Amino acid sequence: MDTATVSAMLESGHRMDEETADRAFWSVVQAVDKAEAEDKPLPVEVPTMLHHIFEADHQLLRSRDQVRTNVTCMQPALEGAASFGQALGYIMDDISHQDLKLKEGRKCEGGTCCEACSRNVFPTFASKAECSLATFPELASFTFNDLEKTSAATILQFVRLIERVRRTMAYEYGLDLATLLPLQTYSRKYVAGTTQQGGGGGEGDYVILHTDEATHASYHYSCVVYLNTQNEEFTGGNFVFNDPLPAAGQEEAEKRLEESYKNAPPMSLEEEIARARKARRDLIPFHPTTGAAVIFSSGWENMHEVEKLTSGTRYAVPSFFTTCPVPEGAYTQMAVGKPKTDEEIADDWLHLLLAHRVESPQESVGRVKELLMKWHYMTTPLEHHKAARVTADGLVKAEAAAAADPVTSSPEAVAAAPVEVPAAAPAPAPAPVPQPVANPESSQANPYANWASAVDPASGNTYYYDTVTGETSWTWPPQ
Ligand SMILES: O=C(O)CCC(=O)C(=O)O
Ligand SMILES: [Fe+2]
Repeated sequence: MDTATVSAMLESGHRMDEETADRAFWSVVQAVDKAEAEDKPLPVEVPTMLHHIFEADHQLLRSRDQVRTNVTCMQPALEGAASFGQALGYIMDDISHQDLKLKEGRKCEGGTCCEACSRNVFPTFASKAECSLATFPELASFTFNDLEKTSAATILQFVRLIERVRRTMAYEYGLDLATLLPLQTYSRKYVAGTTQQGGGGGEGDYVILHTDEATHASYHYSCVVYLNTQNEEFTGGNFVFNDPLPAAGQEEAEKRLEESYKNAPPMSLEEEIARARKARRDLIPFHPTTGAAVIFSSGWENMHEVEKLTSGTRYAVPSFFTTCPVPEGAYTQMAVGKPKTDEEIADDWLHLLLAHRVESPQESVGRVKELLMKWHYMTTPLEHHKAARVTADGLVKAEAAAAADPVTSSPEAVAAAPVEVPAAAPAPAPAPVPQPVANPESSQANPYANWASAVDPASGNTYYYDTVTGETSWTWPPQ
């Protein structure tokens, strides 16, 4: 099937079943390979085709099983905080999460989150073929920071998966699609016996209790898609929501602790402390299976951990979404600005898929980061951009022309809106050549009015700088 045939079919209102969506997907892969081989632009209908595939994926998912558990939104209570980190509410993942005092409500700093927190389990979010390391071998170590050896098929498959997550989240939480962007996503490999915490690109065999929004203030919604199955490819490694036990449950907790000592092997002091802590918490485990996904609000209502693997290798794809809009100024700083036509979107796709082959590694990293920030432009047709909303019947355009699209709303609103870059900051930001991009007088109303973003050529990471003072920061808002 070539792209022209598929797009003619779709434009005539054809609804795709799973098989057609897959065939359409592979015809996009072929179109990319052809464009690369012939050194030609990508056919202009490809972005719209991708949108139809994403849309079909979301519709198909609506008919599959799902278990939603509503939870009360939580955030750290500032009074009585035990440390400076706790007072800020942004403690890194740490065992002290267990003792953190919480209060009701969402933090959602800089974002436009809804006030509904939940946990959603989808047992069949992705097909076995989509999770297959035989079909997509590079999924085992996928990161947007290093696409050097990653095929266009794998990158597209990854985008397809993450866009399915984005549309599902927008639908579940009643958010305008335009307000939700992936800030970070990669595949994570856990190997039994590595006796270290996973993360930071390294392999580990567990993840300590943490809150995603505490790791990065701009993570507002999280998802983990599983690529393999517990008790087939690995043992142990439960994903566990770990909740404080309500006061009334204290007696129960002490009973649990006593029980846990029965028939237990001798323990080290460390193990005993961990056991006592766990007995005093409510643990809700999820057993990973191929293609399953857990979607949840990233706040303190959803503290979680990954229990130690006891054998084998476990693969998961976490993704973290933000509702912080990208400041308008950031687009003008990107190597290729905000796309304005379907041709430009097709060009950007080709850059995303092939940049790492035609550019230096530094340049291609910067380009890929841009594409994370432009995700909405890349995956949603331009005519749907004004406050696109995902419904059970499909993506609809907002009726009211006045409906605000935070990505394109007034300069004041976007300049004030924080955004955080996904990469960890490795070194102090370089001092850029100041470029006057904003009105210095407006800084009284908005402390960040003079800030702009740029890509650090050495690391490829985006950083932010004050165009008047030259002050720099790897994170937004600047610290
Ligand atoms: O692998 C998992 O199940 C969860 C990973 C996780 O919590 C994270 O990456 O933040
Ligand atoms: Fe997490």
